[in-house]
Amino acid sequence: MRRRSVVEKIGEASEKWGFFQVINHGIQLEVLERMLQGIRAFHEQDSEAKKRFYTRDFSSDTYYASNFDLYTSQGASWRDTVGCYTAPDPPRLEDLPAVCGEIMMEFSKHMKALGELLFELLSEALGLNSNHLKDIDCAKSQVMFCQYYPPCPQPNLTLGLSKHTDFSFLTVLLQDNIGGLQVLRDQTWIDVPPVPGALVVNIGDLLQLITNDKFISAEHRVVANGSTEPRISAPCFFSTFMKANPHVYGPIKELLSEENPAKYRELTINEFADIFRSKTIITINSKFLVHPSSPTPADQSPRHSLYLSNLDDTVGARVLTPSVYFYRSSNDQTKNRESLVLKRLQDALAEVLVLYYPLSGRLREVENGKLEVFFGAEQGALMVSASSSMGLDYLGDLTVPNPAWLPLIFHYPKEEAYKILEMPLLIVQVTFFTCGGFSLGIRLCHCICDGFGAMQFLASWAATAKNGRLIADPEPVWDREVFKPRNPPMVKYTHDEYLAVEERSNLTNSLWETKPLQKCYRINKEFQCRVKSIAQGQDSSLMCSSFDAMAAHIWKSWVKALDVKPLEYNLRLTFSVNVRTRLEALKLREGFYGNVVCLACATSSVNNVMNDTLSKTTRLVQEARVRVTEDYLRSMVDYVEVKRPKRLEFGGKLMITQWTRFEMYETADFGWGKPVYAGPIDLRPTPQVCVLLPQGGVESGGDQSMVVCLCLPPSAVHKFTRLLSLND
Ligand SMILES: O=C(O)CCC(=O)C(=O)O
Ligand SMILES: [Fe+2]
Repeated sequence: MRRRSVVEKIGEASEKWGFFQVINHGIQLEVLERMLQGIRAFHEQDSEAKKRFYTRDFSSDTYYASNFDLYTSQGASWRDTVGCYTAPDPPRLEDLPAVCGEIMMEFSKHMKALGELLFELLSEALGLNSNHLKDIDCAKSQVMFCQYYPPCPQPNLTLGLSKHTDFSFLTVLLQDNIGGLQVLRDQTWIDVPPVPGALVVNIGDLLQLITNDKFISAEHRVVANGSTEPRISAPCFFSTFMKANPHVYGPIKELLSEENPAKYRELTINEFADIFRSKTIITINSKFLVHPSSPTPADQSPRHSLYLSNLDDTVGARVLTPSVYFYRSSNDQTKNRESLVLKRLQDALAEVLVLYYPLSGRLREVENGKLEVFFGAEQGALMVSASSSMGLDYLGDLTVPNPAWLPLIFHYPKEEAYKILEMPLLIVQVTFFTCGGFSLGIRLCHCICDGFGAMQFLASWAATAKNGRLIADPEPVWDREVFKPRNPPMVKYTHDEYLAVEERSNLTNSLWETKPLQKCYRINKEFQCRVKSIAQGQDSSLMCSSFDAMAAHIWKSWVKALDVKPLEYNLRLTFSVNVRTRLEALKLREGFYGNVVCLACATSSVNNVMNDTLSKTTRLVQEARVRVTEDYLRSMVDYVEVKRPKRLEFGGKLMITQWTRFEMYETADFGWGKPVYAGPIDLRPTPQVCVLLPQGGVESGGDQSMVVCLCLPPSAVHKFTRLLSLND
C-alpha cells in the first residue's frame, strides 16, 4: 500500500516536474554531513594539493576543474568540481583525494543502492516490471561530482551553473542548506529548497528518451552563491558520460502504441552525447518509401535484375555515401511550409526515379559474391521527415563539416559497415529547423553511381523539383556491361591500391586507437599555386597539376606530423581518378552514371616521403595519376574478377578523395536557392581518408578556395597545421 502511493507520487512528479525530493531514504544524516564536510575540505586545500587531480578530460577516471564548459559557454560559472566514475568500476582509494576519498567511496555505495531502488519505483510508475530499468543497465554506470560554489562578490552578474539538462538516466543530488538550485517550469524559475536530510532526484535526458517523453528531463540551474559561506553539493549521475558504451537505447517498446509512436530512434549513448553536445535534438516524425511515379522496366518482369560492373562492385563502394545539404529559410512564411517542402521533394523524387529506377531496387549477391540490383514490391527509396528543436544557427560554422551533424542523416540502429545487402540505395532525411531552414541528409549507394553519377542524379532531382516537371539532361543510361571483364581476365598491373599490406608502422595505432580530431583547413587558390610553383621550381621538367603538388604536400605534412615509423616502411597514397575522359576503345553513352573511377596509387618509404623534395614526391603522384588509363581500368576490372577483394585495406595508406570536382552547390538548387553547405559530415569512421572539398557555399565568398578535411590525433594537430601552411 505505502509502496504503491510512493510509486504514484514519484510517477506524477517525474511527468510534471522531472524533479522530486526523497526523505526516509535510509542513509544516515551523519553520512551526508561527512560527505559535505569532505567536499569542503578538498576544495579549501592549497592549490598545490589539488593540482595533481586537474584535468578537463571527462573520459579520465577522475576529474577536477572549474567550469567543464569554460571554452564553449558564453560566461564562466562560479563553481569548481572534483569527481570520478564510481560504477561499474569503483575507483581505488589511493587514486582519490586523501581528505575525502573514504567518504566518497562510502557515499557512492549508498547512492548506488538508492539509485537501484529509485529505478525499481520508476519502472513500476511506468507500469513495467520492477526490474525493467535495472535490466537495461540504467543503474549500471555512475559518475559522482563534488561541487564547491564559492561566495560570489557580484552574484547577479553570473551563475553558479548555467541552465542545462542532465545527460543521465537519473541524477540524485545531495545539497547543503545554502540553496540556489532552480528548476524551469512554464518559463519560470522555481527554487528547489534545501530540506535537511533530503536528497533531490531529477530525470535526465536518457530517461526522457527511453520513456518516449513520458518523464521529462527538466532544465535547471544554480544561481551564483550570494552568501558568505560556500555552497556544497554532490550530484550523482547514473550515466556513462564519455566512456564508450555500445548499448543502444530507444523508446521502451512496452510504452509505445498506435497513439504513442516512438519519438526517437535508437541511439548509442555516444551518438546521443554528440547530439546532446551539439544541442541538435532531432525528432523523427515519419518514414516512408518513395516509388517511381509510373511503370519502369522493373515492373514488367518480376525477375528483372541489373548487372553491376566490377567497378561498381568493389568493397570500397559498398557504402551509402553520406552528405548533408543546408538551406536557409526563405521568406516564404506559409503555415504548412514543411509539408510543402517535403511534398515537392517527394514528388520530384518519384518522377526522377522513373528514369533512375535502379535506385529504387536493392542489392543482392549472386554467384561468387558478385552484386546485382533486383526489384520487389516493398522496395523504393527511403524518405524520413524529422524536426529539430533548434535553429540552424545552433549548428555552428556552416562552412566546414562537423561530426555533430550526424543525426541529420538517417541510420538504422543495427547497421554494419560495408553491409549493404537489402538496404535502400537512397535514403533522404529532411530535417526542419525552428528558424525555417532545413537540411537534406542524403545517403546514396556508391555501387550505383560514383561522385559524377551522383551529381547527375541530384541535378536531375533538383531541377525537377524546381521546375515542377521532369528534367533529365542527359537522360540516364545503365550500360554497365561496357565494363564486363575480358575472357580470360588479363591483369597487367600490380594494383598496389588493393594489396593487403600488414600494418607494421605506428599509423593504425595513432589514428584508430586514439580519438582523432576532425580538422579542416581552407586553402585558397593563391596558396595552391604557390605549392605548385615550389614543386616546379625544384625541377623544371616536372609537368604537374596543382592537385599533384597539393596531394604530395598534404602527404608529406601528414607523415611528418604523425611521426610515422619505421623509416624504411613503405607507405601508399591513393586517390580517385575519373577515367571517363581517358576512354578510347570503350564507348560510353552520355548519361552513364555508374562508377568509372580507379584508384591511383603512389608508393614510397616513410623516409623518402619525409625527406625527398616536394618535386620528387609530386612526381610520384603525377606518375600514379597518368598511369590510370583505359588499359589500367580494364586490368583493374579483371583483377577484381579474379580476386574479388573482400576487405578494405588501410595498411600504410593515406587516401585522398576529391569532392572539389563536383558542382555540389550549383546542382543542388531544388527551388530554394543554393545550399549554404554541401558535403560530408564525419570522417572519423575512416581516419585515413582525407577529403578535398569545394568552397562553394553562398556564405563562403566563393573565392575558389578548397577545404582540406582530415583526421589527426590531438598530439599531431599543431605540427600538421604548421607544416601544411609552410610555416616550419
Ligand atoms: O549543484 C547543484 O545543486 C546542481 C548541480 C547540477 O545540476 C549538475 O551538476 O548537473
Ligand atoms: Fe544538473
